[in-house]
Amino acid sequence: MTDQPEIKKGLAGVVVDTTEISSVNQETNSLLYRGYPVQELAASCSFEQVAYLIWHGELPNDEELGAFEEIERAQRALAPEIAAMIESAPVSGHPMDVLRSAVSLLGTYETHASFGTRRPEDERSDYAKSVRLFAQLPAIVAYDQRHRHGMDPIPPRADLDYSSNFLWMTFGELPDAVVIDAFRRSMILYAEHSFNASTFTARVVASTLSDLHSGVVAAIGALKGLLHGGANEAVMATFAEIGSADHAEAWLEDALARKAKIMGFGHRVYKNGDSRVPTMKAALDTLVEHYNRPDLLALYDALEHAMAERKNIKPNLDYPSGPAYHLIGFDTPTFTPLFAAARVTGWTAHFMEQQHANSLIRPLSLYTGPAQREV
Ligand SMILES: CC(=O)SCCNC(=O)CCNC(=O)[C@H](O)C(C)(C)COP(=O)(O)OP(=O)(O)OC[C@H]1O[C@@H](n2cnc3c(N)ncnc32)[C@H](O)[C@@H]1OP(=O)(O)O
Ligand SMILES: O=C([O-])CC(=O)C(=O)O
Repeated sequence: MTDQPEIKKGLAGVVVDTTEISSVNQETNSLLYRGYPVQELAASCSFEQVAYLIWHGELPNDEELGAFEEIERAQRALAPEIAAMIESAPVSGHPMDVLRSAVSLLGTYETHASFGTRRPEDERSDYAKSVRLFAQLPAIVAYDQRHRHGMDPIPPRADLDYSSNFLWMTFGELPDAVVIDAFRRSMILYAEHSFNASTFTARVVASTLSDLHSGVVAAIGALKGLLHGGANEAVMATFAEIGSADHAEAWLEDALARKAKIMGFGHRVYKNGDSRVPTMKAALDTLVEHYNRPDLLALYDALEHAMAERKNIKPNLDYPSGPAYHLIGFDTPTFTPLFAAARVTGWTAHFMEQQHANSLIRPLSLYTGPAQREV
């Protein structure tokens, strides 16, 4: 028998390239964006500062931040063609499908580098495209949620920061500061996570020298899946099914007997708990108090406890984010688009990093089909 290559299903444990954007360390249970611990960024930075850091490698000074905010705020409004596309999409379609289609349409209005060697000006224009997407995704998500309720869209406000404006465009009022703060933290925590499935998807697209919008469209498709970003909305579906804390244990027994995966638990990299969960759980606690929903917290705790007892598996970021977005007032199917609005920073940074030191991503496979035969 010939030697067979070792196959690492799902590329588990395989290091495929270097990156300067973030590091996920399972031993120390830490996540650093460009060297800064994410929990420290969440404690003291705006999402705009963190986005700038992810793209530029350094936090902005006051002047740089001012210039960045000016560009971002000036590009928030949706073109009528994008609004018309959202209006024309069937409401039976998932908000991630609408987001994916809207980004695809936005791509048709951008100029793309022609095929061939990339030039420095292409990198500059990819950065400009990234900032435009960052500015416009909130408007798409907010427009879509309102459209599904038959409500008129709310134009962006240039006097508000990213997080406040996102909530303003969705709800037509500014919630209490603790709500804006919890939302801001969630955006920072979701922004970047090294070679996760959707980011790797974007890098595969980048590696063929395709355009940035194609990379983001593909990444949105990868994020939608239940094993990735789709888990945050699935957490709320789980809570709705369980009903109340006293049913959590029995529900879990039944689900595990059916070999179901429990959404919001487990992680490919962190086997000892997700580094971001304590920060997001603290944000959820403030929301629970603000909205007076101890019942939701009791259910959250009961399922986490039962999962620890039965499987010793800990929550990932999607577990506290799902109920947090529910309390803020987002519709459950809108949770994953919120994740996408945050992660577009990481996707685009990786897209540009991949093209900067590119090698076509094209692994090998071991053929196990029928041996050669005659037609
Ligand atoms: C922000 C994010 O995208 S984080 C991920 C969000 N996704 C989810 O929450 C979906 C639920 N979680 C999962 O499906 C998994 O934990 C994943 C996909 C995230 C990671 O999976 P992998 O690294 O491939 O681990 P794998 O699925 O092999 O699990 C290892 C073992 O733990 C079990 N396990 C892992 N996660 C779960 C879970 N959520 N529920 C039940 N069992 C689980 C598996 O059944 C497996 O058990 P076995 O060895 O007895 O077969
Ligand atoms: O890293 C992963 O595998 C999943 C992910 O995107 C995250 O946890 O933020």
